[in-house]
Amino acid sequence: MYNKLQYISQGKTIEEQLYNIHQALDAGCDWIQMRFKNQTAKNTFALAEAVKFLCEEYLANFIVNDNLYLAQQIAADGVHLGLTDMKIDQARAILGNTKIIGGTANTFEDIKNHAKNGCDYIGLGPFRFTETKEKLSPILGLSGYFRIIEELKKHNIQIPVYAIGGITLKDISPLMETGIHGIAISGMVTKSEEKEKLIQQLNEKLYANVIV
Ligand SMILES: Cc1ncc(COP(=O)(O)OP(=O)(O)O)c(N)n1
Ligand SMILES: Cc1ncsc1CCOP(=O)(O)O
Ligand SMILES: [Mg+2]
Repeated sequence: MYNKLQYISQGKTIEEQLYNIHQALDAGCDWIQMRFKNQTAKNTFALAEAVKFLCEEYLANFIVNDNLYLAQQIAADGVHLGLTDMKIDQARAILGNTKIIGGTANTFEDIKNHAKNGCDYIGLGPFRFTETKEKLSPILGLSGYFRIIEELKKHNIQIPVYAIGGITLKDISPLMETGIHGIAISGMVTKSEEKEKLIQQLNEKLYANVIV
């Protein structure tokens, strides 16, 4: 089963991205999504190669945002695709069954379709407003997660769901009570001055009810 915390990278340059990703790995993040927007193919490839190398060193999962062909080219662990990116079934046909394919959802219908098309996990959001992403889908709030997870249970659809969007430490416990699997975070981890402490606190909350 997938880890419950995914870090989504930030940074306007290759150097900034690498710094942030390295810091997150050092602090204990073991799942990185490289999100590097509006860049040349050359820059994105150069960063992806460096991140792949780093993640191998830290034994972390490494997925690429948006770009399936880049994920394939550098043999990343997978890709995260949004509602306007490549379709999940097409991506599955290209990547095969060994790679992770994550899909964005804002509604129950989105999740139902993704699950049917071979998606491995869902990034469901946004939970609340965030400056990290432009053109946000409608905000779900806690009640949105409760409603959608209940609907999934009713239809017996089983797929790990990650909450995303403006999440802070105090949101984790109430979000986990909705029945989600984990969270995807960008800003809070990037901005933290005490990343190791933060990751530990996040993991304590995320794994509070896991029996080993
Ligand atoms: C885990 C996770 N969930 C959702 C998203 C958002 O993907 P998308 O809607 O394609 O938006 P961009 O990230 O591409 O701007 C995500 N990246 N990760
Ligand atoms: C990529 C993405 N998709 C929906 S919200 C979001 C950004 C999440 O970042 P943050 O944790 O900084 O709000
Ligand atoms: Mg996308």
